[in-house]
Amino acid sequence: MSELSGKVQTVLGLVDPDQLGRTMTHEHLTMSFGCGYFPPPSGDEAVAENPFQMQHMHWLRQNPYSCHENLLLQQETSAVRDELLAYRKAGGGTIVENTTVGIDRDLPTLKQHAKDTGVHVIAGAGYYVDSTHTEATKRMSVEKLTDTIVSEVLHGGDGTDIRCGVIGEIGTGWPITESEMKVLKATAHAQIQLGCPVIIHPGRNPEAPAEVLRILQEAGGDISKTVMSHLDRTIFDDGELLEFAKLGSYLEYDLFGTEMLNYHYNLEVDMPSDSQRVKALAFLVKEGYDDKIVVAHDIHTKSRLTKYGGHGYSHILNNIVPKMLMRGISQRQVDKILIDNPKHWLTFK
Ligand SMILES: CCC(=O)NCCS(=O)(=O)O
Repeated sequence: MSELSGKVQTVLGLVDPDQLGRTMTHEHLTMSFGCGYFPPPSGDEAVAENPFQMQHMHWLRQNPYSCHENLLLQQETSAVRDELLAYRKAGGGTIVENTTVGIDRDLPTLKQHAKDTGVHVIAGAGYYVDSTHTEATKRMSVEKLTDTIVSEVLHGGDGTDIRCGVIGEIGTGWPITESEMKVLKATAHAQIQLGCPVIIHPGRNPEAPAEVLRILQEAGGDISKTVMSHLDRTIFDDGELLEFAKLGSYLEYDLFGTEMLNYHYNLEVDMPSDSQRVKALAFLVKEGYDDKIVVAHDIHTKSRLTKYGGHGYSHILNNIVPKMLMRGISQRQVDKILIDNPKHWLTFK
């Protein structure tokens, strides 16, 4: 039995799970997303260079990845701190910060945010998608990757003593590359050692989530303590969703506040609206999965901050919860989604 057993590890240390309160399980407070840059539509180059003007804000929300500055969330420390204070005022308690190696994780800034705002912040260990893996990372064995991830939880990451409380978001594409496969196996091996929560970023294909779980399970991972992120942009068919839900992971709808006509990373995908996301949650609740659902916004660009007219980190608490209640999800079920399910997931075995 380790000191972690029965506890949740935040950037300020171990806390009792009952202290977490309402929790957003997939957010970013400071990161850079240059790896996600997507060229602007032809003729929009000038707008893309300086879109932070009122007349261009719709363009920016529809083309968030086509403006380099919009991908530098780490420049907005003060705005994010104000957002976290508003999140607490809205009844929020905890943020799981999913920034991992490759998208500029900044553990000291996360620790300062937790100190300044009183919001519990849980940092993520591990690696993002293949395109952000360095050559040195790609040369590492599964054993070395495992040791690195375990050390980020037990001792601290990036040369600091600030410890991670979750493995992830572990990034994978579609198809899953050899380097991502190694990281997934290392994630499972680390989870066996630590009894910790895991969260995955699946590729943008309906088959990707189940394939990731297969790899994790084959390597000994605990699917019941694993969150599959971004289901809102990955699985759309009710039958396929139920088949995936039966595998036993947590089911995360984490792009609340994102509504765009063209999803540039995969034009076959019609990004759902928040109303459609709530409808999907109501369907899963009706099918008996209310104890496996978790939610978030996955804020990872400047334009989603309230400073720029965005919805901010309090959008679910202020706007989506009333909609969930309106669509037949009971208060008890809402509390499971926001409080109980994150608590059970985040508590070390
Ligand atoms: C690091 C931010 C991130 O990966 N967000 C997910 C975007 S999407 O793949 O769901 O479009």
